[in-house]
Formats: sequence, C-alpha cells, structure tokens
Amino acid sequence: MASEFKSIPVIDISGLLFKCNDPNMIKDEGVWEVVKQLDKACKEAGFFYVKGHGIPDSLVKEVRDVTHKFFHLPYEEKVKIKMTAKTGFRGYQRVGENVTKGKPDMHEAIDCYREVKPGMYGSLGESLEGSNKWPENPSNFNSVMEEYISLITDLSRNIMKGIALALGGAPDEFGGERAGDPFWVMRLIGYPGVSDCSSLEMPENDIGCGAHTDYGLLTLVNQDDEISALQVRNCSGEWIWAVPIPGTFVCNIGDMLKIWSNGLYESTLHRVLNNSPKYRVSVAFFYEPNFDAVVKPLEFCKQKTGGMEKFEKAVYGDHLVSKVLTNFVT
Ligand SMILES: N=C(N)NCCCC[C@H](N)C(=O)O
Ligand SMILES: O=C(O)CCC(=O)C(=O)O
Ligand SMILES: [Fe+2]
Repeated sequence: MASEFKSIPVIDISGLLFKCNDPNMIKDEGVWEVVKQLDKACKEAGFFYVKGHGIPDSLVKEVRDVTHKFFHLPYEEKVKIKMTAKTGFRGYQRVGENVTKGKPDMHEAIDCYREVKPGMYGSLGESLEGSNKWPENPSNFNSVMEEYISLITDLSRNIMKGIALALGGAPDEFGGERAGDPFWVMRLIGYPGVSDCSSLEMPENDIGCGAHTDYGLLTLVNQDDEISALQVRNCSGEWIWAVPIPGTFVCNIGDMLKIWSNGLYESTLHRVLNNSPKYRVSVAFFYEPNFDAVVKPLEFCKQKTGGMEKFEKAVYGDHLVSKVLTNFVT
C-alpha cells in the first residue's frame, strides 16, 4: 500500500546506468545508492522522477514538439490515422473517445504498440495485430519517435535492473521469459486547456484521464514543462501533484510488477486534470513484460511478504487486451 507521501521523490540514476552492463554491478556502491532510493520510492509511492537518465533533453523535447504539432492539425488531417479495431487499436482517437471507468476522458491521443505480426501470439494477440500508423505530417514524426522508442526501451530495461536488485533479486530477474523480449505501448496524449474545452461540444468533464493504474511493468512519462496536471493518490486518498521537473521522466509501477513483487511494490492510482488554460502534451511510454509472459509472485518476494501469494497469476497479453477492449466506446 502506498504511504501517506506528500511529494514524489527525485532519483538521480546515473550511478546505476554507469554500471548496469558490468557483470560486477552488484558490487558497486554507486549502484546500491540508487537501488536503495528506488526501493524506498517504489514502496512508499510507486512513483518517482528519474534524472541523470542519459536521453538528450533535445530529443525528449522534440518528441513533445512534434506531438503538439500533430494535435494542432485540423481534425480531417488527424483522422487520416484513425484508430479502429481493424488497425489493431493503433492510431488517433479524438477527445472523449477513450473512457475510464465509464466516463469519457478529456484527451486526444495516438496509441502505438510494438508490432504484432499475424499469428504471432495466436488468439491472445489477435486484436492487437498490426503495425503503427505514423502521421505523414509533421514529416519527421516517424524518425523522431523511432529514435526515442529505441533509447527509452534501453533506459527502461536498465531501470528494471535496479528495481530487480531493490526487490532482492538478481539484476536480470526481468530478463528471459519474463521481460527479455519486452512488449511496449506508447501513448501520445493531448489535453485541451480549460478555455479550449468550452468550445468543444462535450459533456462537462474536467478529467483529462480518470483514475487508473498502469497495466505492465514500468511507465515513463515525458510531460510538458510548466503545467501541473498529473496527480498521484496516496494512502489517505489525497491527490499529490507530479509537478513537472524539466529534464526528468515521471516513472511508475504497473500491475504486472505488483503481481511479480507480491505487492511489495504497488501500481498506484493516478489521474490527469488539466485546469490550466494551456494545451498540455504528455508522452507515456509503457515498458511491459513479454506479451505472452505468465506473471505470478516471485518466490523471493513471496518470502518477504508473509509466504502467501496475494495475487492470482495473470498473462500480460490477456490483461492488456482486456483493458484495451474496454477503453473505447464502440
Ligand atoms: N496503457 C495504459 N496504461 N494506458 C493508460 C490509460 C488509462 C486510461 C484508460 N482509459 C483506462 O481506463 O485504463
Ligand atoms: O498525462 C500524464 O501525465 C499521464 C498519463 C497516464 O497516466 C497514462 O497514459 O497512463
Ligand atoms: Fe497512467
């Protein structure tokens, strides 16, 4: 259970990154300094900022810039890459199309998933079969995103090595059949500001994205500077702002890591409210288990948490598909 945290910790992970490909990483003091902070943050909040992550600020900013440019285009242009069941749920959705707990969210988005080839995961993966629909406009969209996905995938894998150590496992605990061939999801999200909302004929709703937990392992959010919108719930039910800190990603634990850790780390509820007059963009990257991973509490986590399995086993792909299929009004 998340504690009564009042703010979200900031962790400089450079000490972990220096050594994360070194077979002797577990002997390194700098690594353990980071691991200690990860453990505390994952236990207390399930959320933390990372700085010293090594992805150039210019690329991180460019990803948001091209996303702003896309959402600024007229609807006719955006709908050219419309998301439907036929596109494997990849592509553009307009404001109000995504629903959380039965309520339309005040955001538009492009949903992207790692490619799923026909038949790749049998019936488990069928509804997500397809490849991403990149817009032609802005013209550098595709190349910027491909570079970003490659770097942020590596970064996520390395943070997971630190989290594996923090749980008391080996650095590669989340390799192999667990997450050695990680699935990923990326959502490019645009939240209209308050003044823009009134011009849209939408049911009144100031919730950019309703309260939810993320589905997989680890989420990294790249959010616009200056607008506070993301909120995280602590154990007293207070909503704590994840105020933007330039040069950082906001990271949080997903449902599959909650199961693997037998609840040692939890996937914390969060939501988005854009009450500012400015249009806000965020790009959420979800680093996930292998699509067909069978997820059940790790033995050493079970031992640390009273010896009983607190959660039923899950198949990651099943969990994802069941969420995706209920996220849209069709
Ligand atoms: N892949 C992830 N985690 N996406 C998060 C979206 C959360 C909102 C969604 N409508 C829901 O109800 O889950
Ligand atoms: O926009 C944000 O800051 C977070 C979005 C989010 O929580 C999600 O897409 O899962
Ligand atoms: Fe989320």
